[in-house]
Order: sequence, then C-alpha cells, then structure tokens
Amino acid sequence: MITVRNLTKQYSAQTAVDNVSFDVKEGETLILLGTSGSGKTTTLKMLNRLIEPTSGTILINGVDARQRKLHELRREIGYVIQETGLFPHYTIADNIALIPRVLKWDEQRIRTRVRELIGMIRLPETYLAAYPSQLSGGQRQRVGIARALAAQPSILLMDEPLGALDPVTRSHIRREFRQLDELRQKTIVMVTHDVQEAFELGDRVGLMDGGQLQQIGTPQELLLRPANEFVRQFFADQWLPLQLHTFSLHDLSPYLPNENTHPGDALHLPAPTRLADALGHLSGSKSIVFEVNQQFVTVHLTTIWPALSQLLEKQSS
Ligand SMILES: Nc1ncnc2c1ncn2[C@@H]1O[C@H](COP(=O)(O)OP(=O)(O)OP(=O)(O)O)[C@@H](O)[C@H]1O
Repeated sequence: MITVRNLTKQYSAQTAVDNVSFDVKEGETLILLGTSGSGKTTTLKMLNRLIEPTSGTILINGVDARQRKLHELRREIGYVIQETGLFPHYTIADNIALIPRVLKWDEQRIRTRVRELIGMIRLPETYLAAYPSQLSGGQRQRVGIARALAAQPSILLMDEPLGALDPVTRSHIRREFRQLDELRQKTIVMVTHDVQEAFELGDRVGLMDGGQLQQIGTPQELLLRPANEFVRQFFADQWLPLQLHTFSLHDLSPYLPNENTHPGDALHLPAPTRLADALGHLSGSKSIVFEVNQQFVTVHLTTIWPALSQLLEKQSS
C-alpha cells in the first residue's frame, strides 16, 4: 500500500513534480502515463527515495518513507528499469540471486527460489549458467523482473520496463505479465508513455502533464469521463483500440443477437476476456462462445462490430 500526498520536486527554476497525491492499494497496478518530461520517472524514483522530494509525504505500507532506513526500504520495494541493469559478468542465476545473497538467505533456499523464478519467466534452466549477453533483449527483461521479485518485495516499481523491446516482443511479454500470479498479486507502480500498455496492464492509470497529475482513474473512467481537454485529447487518436482494451465479452453480451445453435468448433473463452484479446481469435468464419449468467453467448467477426457500436453509443449517452 502506497500513500502519496502533495509530492513536489523542484530543481532550481524547474518544478519536475508539482503537488501530486495518489494512493495505490495492496495488489493494485497503477500506471503513470504521460508525455516526455511530464514528471513520471521523478515521481517513481521518489517512492523508493532514489530522488528525495522537496516537499510532501510518502507512506509505504503505512510508514513514512523518510523514517525508514534506505536499505530496508529498497528491500521492500523491487525496482525494474528499461535496460534491466543486469551485471554482465554474473551468470543469470547469480543475477537473480543478488538480493537474497545480500539478505544472507541460505544457499539451498536461494537455489530453490532461483529455479522457481526461471520457471515462472518461462526460461529453460540451462539459461541459469548463461551470461546476460547470451540472451535476447526480451529474455534479459524477463530476468530483470525475476531479479526484482527474488526476495519477495511487497511493492514493485517499474520504469518503462519494456521500452527497449520491439512491439511484438513487448506485446508478448505484456500478455505474460498479465498471466503471472506473482505479479498480479503485487502492488505495482509502472511508468510508461505507451497508452496501449497502460490500458492493458493498469487497474488504474494516472495521466501526468507538466509535473501534475491531470487525472487518475480506471482506463474506462479516463476514456469515457475525461477530467479536462488535455485528457480527452491525449486519448483521442487511439479511442477505438483503447475501447477494445477497456471492454470485455461480458460487457458486449447484451448487444449480441440470440443464437440457438453453437458452432461445434467455436473457441470457449471466459466472459471477462477483453475484446482486444478476443479479436485476436476471430478470423473468417471462426466464432467465440462465452458464458454469462449460465447462458452461452456466441460472437462472430460479423456480430462483434455492430454490438460494439451499440455498447459505445450506450456508454457515451
Ligand atoms: N536532475 C535534474 N535536474 C534538473 N531537471 C531535471 C532533473 N531530472 C529531471 N528534470 C526535469 O524534470 C522534468 C520531469 O522529468 P522526468 O524524467 O520525471 O519526466 P518523465 O515524464 O519521466 O519523462 P520521460 O518519459 O522522457 O522519461 C523534466 O523537465 C526534466 O528535464
């Protein structure tokens, strides 16, 4: 749990972060989104005191961050950056084991945890003896995440963790992130300037501009009830794809036609599946079946668009 109140960072004439307040609940993912220079990284780095605030307060799990010993605070907060910061002369196993070794875990416990993590990030155990330069960028980034999670911090801060990767790998890793229980249960603050990423991964999104938090809310709130013109404009050119990340098959179900027969080869998906993910499975005559209130609903490529258009009309009315 993170509580931020009236946080400000002043660099001589420049106010990098200007009176920002927000909470991050336990197990929640908050994305800090915004244009370059809007104060996202400065805000993030103040949370683990890599940057000391000019004024304002930060409570980490109920305790004022300023009253904490730095090494204890950083142990409680995992940190992932764009270029991973892996040590090139350490093997993957030794990189992941870094913090547990600092904490003097016994070697058996470290080995077990390292193996658990390499499995979690879906790399073969043979990679444990490899060096970072022998891995692809996407694999290194997964190792960076494993290293940050190694000592089971309650909070994870991520600064553009996928920023250096190509769009296909990014989207692949995003999907993996969403499926990892250990990540889903963490309290996470992540910085990105990628709107799709924010909508895919964030329970809530804080949109920053000029050092100020322009709006904080669920992706749906930002999209459908923008607090000001800046917020509206920010999402305007990606409005449709963002809707697909915002709404689920369940949201769509009232607008789909009743169908009495289910195509035998239809794909079954859970009703909370987001439309963006569902669309990836729909092509040609393929259909998806999902269950709402113990009824099966079918959706095809030809029925999804009229239904979505009705849903959007209803939402904006
Ligand atoms: N050490 C510093 N000294 C002076 N100004 C700084 C310093 N660090 C950051 N700034 C300024 O503070 C503002 C916010 O920077 P910050 O890095 O937090 O933005 P950001 O939103 O993370 O941007 P980006 O997406 O480009 O990383 C910028 O105008 C930046 O130039």
